[in-house]
Amino acid sequence: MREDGPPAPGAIRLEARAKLNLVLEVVGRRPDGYHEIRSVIAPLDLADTVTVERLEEPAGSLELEVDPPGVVGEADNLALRAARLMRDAAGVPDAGARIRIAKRIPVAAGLGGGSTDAAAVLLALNRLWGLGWPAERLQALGARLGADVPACLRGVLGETVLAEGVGERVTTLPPAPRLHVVLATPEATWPGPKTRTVYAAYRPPGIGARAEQAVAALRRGDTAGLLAAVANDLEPGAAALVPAIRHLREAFLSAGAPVVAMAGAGPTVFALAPDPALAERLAAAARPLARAIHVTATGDVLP
Ligand SMILES: C[C@@](CO)(OP(=O)(O)O)[C@H](O)COP(=O)(O)OP(=O)(O)OC[C@H]1O[C@@H](n2ccc(N)nc2=O)[C@H](O)[C@@H]1O
Ligand SMILES: Nc1ncnc2c1ncn2[C@@H]1O[C@H](COP(=O)(O)OP(=O)(O)O)[C@@H](O)[C@H]1O
Repeated sequence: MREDGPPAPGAIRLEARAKLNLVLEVVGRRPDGYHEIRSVIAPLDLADTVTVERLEEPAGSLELEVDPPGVVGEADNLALRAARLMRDAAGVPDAGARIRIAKRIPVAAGLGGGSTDAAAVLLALNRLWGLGWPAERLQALGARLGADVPACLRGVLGETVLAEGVGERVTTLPPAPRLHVVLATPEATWPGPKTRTVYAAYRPPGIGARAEQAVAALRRGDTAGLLAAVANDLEPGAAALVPAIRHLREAFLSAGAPVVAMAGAGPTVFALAPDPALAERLAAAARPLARAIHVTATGDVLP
């Protein structure tokens, strides 16, 4: 599902890929309340399409259009905030842009939709405005918008990463193998702002040194070892707040899923499947319990 036809001459189009935290391990807490994590994050085929083009008049204007309209606010959109930040940081107050986002990643689902749109905007404006900044500099800027923007930026480039610190410190890993992924996103009502509430609900002891296990498995090309490491420290706390998370886990397991975990801060629950036929059966089992189902895959290049 890509935007129809090529972008207009001079426009830049990028696939803002959703991210999947294959492992999310909480390792500590900072004095400011943020949690320190170790997370192995792979890009998914599921993506929003972000197109940017020059806007000359009036000087310095930044416009955003999201399709379909109304799925996310445009005024406080992370993509627009990324563009403003970039224009100010680069000292080009007269540079303008029109940004279009074809939205496919479910919103507030734990799949990093806003962060990956912001990351794609940084990468695209860097080219549109001829800034020539290295990815590391874009990542540092992106970290000011959200802890997982740097990891999403690497994901747009097709990279699997280890994210450390509060998520902003990223190291490139060997690409995750191609895994079929079923994403089931339930309706959810949280007692406060989702990500903050879910982090606050975390209680030790957690899943242990799974990130290290996953990194070692990736480095030796051991898919079974990687699958054995998949887990998310935020899942038990989130499932206590939103029981649909537990129901989806149970539905996937009963339908024969070998690996199930929650995505990011939820509420999406994902299952990994060795073959597309099983993925379709898992999707069917989860459908009655979810507001959105996507069958997608991990990978360094888009098909
Ligand atoms: C959980 C993760 C996993 O990749 O993704 P999502 O599921 O939200 O997409 C990320 O850590 C989400 O990072 P991000 O969405 O950028 O978080 P931010 O907006 O920076 O933070 C929102 C709030 O979550 C809490 N927070 C965030 C990150 C972190 N490492 N520790 C925290 O305690 C803080 O209370 C913060 O005020
Ligand atoms: N471009 C965007 N796409 C999605 N959500 C956005 C965007 N810009 C801002 N947001 C806001 O960010 C919040 C988190 O959404 P999102 O990034 O999709 O999920 P998550 O943090 O669960 O991965 C939502 O409240 C949404 O309104």
